[in-house]
Amino acid sequence: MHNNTAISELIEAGKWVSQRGWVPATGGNFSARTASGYVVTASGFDKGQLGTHAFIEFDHEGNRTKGSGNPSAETELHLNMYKLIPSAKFVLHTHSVAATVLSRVFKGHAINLHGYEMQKSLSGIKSHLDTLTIPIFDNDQDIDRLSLLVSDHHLHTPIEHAVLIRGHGLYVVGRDIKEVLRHLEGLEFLFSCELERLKLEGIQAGVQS
Ligand SMILES: CSC[C@@H](O)[C@@H](O)C(=O)COP(=O)(O)O
Ligand SMILES: [Zn+2]
Repeated sequence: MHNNTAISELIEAGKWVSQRGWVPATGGNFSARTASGYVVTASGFDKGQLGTHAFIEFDHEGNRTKGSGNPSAETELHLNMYKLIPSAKFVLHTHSVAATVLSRVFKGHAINLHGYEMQKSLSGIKSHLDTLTIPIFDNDQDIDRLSLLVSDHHLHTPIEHAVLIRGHGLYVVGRDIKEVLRHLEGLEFLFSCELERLKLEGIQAGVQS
C-alpha cells in the first residue's frame, strides 16, 4: 500500500470514528504500515478533521522521512504493534468512554469476553462460546516503557486483536482498513454490553481479579 492511499483511508476513518465519539478532543492516534514504512498521525490533531498535513511518514526502521510538526506522542506503541503482529496493516488508538471506564473497573490484567454473539466480529472468533481476551496494561506516560511491557506480554500470550491501556483507551489492529474498523466497532459494542451487564449484575459480581 502506498503512503498516500493509507493516509486517505485514515482521514476517512477519522471522520467515522470521531462521529461515534471515540476520539474526543485531540485524543487518539492512527497509523498504517505501507510499502515504504509507516504513516502515523502527527500530535495534537482532531482525528475527525485530519488532512494530509496531519501525518508523519517513517521508513521501515522508524526514521522520519516526511511530514511537519511533532509525531504522535504514542508513535512507539504503534511501531511496536507492527513489530509484534506481522499481519497488522492498520493500528487505531481511541479514547471511548466504554474502553476507558471498563479498563478501570476490571482490576486484573485482561478482560475475558464470553457469551456474546458479537465476539464473532473479531477475526478468528467462531462462536459466542469462545473466549475473547483483551489484555489490559497500566497506563504510563513513558511510552517506551509501556511498549516494553506490551512486548514482554506478547512473548508468552500473543496479542491478536487489541490491547487496553488502563484509564486511557484502546489500541486495535487489522489487516486492512475494513477489518480494523470492524474490530473497533465490535469491541466498542462488547465493552458497552459489559458495562451495562456490570451495572445490572453489580460491579463486584462481574469483575475478574
Ligand atoms: C487529549 S490528550 C491524549 C494524549 O495524551 C494521548 O493519549 C493521545 O491519544 C493523543 O496524543 P497525540 O500526541 O495527539 O497522538
Ligand atoms: Zn491516547
